[in-house]
Amino acid sequence: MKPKIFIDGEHGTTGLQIRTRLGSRDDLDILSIPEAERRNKSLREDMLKAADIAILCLPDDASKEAVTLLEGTNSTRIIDTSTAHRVHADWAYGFAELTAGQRDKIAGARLVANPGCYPTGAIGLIRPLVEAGLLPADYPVSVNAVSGYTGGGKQMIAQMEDAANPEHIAAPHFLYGLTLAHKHVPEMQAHGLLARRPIFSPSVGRFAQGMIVQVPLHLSDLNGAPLLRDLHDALVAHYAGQSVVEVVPLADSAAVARVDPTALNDTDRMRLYVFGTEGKGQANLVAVLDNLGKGASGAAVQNMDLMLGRAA
Ligand SMILES: NC(=O)C1=CN([C@@H]2O[C@H](COP(=O)(O)OP(=O)(O)OC[C@H]3O[C@@H](n4cnc5c(N)ncnc54)[C@H](OP(=O)(O)O)[C@@H]3O)[C@@H](O)[C@H]2O)C=CC1
Ligand SMILES: CC(=O)N[C@@H](CCC(=O)OP(=O)(O)O)C(=O)O
Repeated sequence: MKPKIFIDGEHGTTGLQIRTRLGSRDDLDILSIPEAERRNKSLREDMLKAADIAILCLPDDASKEAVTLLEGTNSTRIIDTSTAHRVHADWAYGFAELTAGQRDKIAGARLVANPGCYPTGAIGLIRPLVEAGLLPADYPVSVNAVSGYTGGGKQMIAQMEDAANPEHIAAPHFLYGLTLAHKHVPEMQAHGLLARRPIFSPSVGRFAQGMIVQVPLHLSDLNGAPLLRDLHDALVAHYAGQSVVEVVPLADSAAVARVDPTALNDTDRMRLYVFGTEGKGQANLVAVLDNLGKGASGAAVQNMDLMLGRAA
């Protein structure tokens, strides 16, 4: 029998992208409800309970409610794309390349929290260096980022694209999260293994999809005052043997003049760079990803496949 998959929130930005990715799969039985019924709680409850895996593509509160609806039924496995459970001890963090054993942890889990798009870039850069003993856990990490506006879901898409929207945003690029209390900070700190709360400064540009996440570092404040190539070697070693996260060779990075946030759009991959000039004592670590790919829907499908024992 084919596994039954229900995408709760299938008509939203993340849900639609998952539907598209699963559209050509004949190894799954996709349970669906019509768009007009998307908020029909009893219909959703029936689907949630009938599914082998429910993928929640809902705001945090609605995700928590869906989990509550499934309480007491241990048969439905859950992938939650919201922020609600990403630092919860009972949930496996759905970043397969996070650390040794994470893939197996996801594969065996009933509850999987899909990472946020920004944290995927930040943790993808930070965690390998902490594990390698190069980045001290108490280093004052800063994370600067720019996202395409689909990262803000249907509401921000309407604000950016519709000039008649009462909350229209006309700016070509804007900073937000100015209180330094963005909901992604706890996730970056916990899964980045950081003792100090990182400073996270996100921004949005007038492009639909794509993302750049930057982590600048002073090398003299790292353990052993490493060179750029030591940071690069640690990233290469961490991501050896998998095909989703690519570490750009140092010589290639040295020849890059501009980084395009849309470079990996419509893929489920992430690209990491180590920038700087050897001997100058500074590095800028950079991640490029599609906020809707490895940053959300691509990761959700990767996690679903791991849970079904179907991932490469
Ligand atoms: N967009 C992105 O890049 C990323 C998003 N995420 C996360 O994914 C989740 C979904 O985000 P996104 O797809 O962007 O959001 P959207 O607003 O685009 O879609 C959310 C969907 O959920 C529906 N919905 C909202 N409340 C309820 C409810 N109470 N019951 C049933 N359905 C409901 C919405 O319906 P309606 O149209 O009626 O509001 C909409 O169809 C969020 O938790 C977000 O934080 C994670 C990583 C990246
Ligand atoms: C551009 C934009 O608004 N981005 C969203 C985060 C997108 C994302 O990663 O989703 P989660 O909220 O599920 O983590 C924000 O900053 O709130």
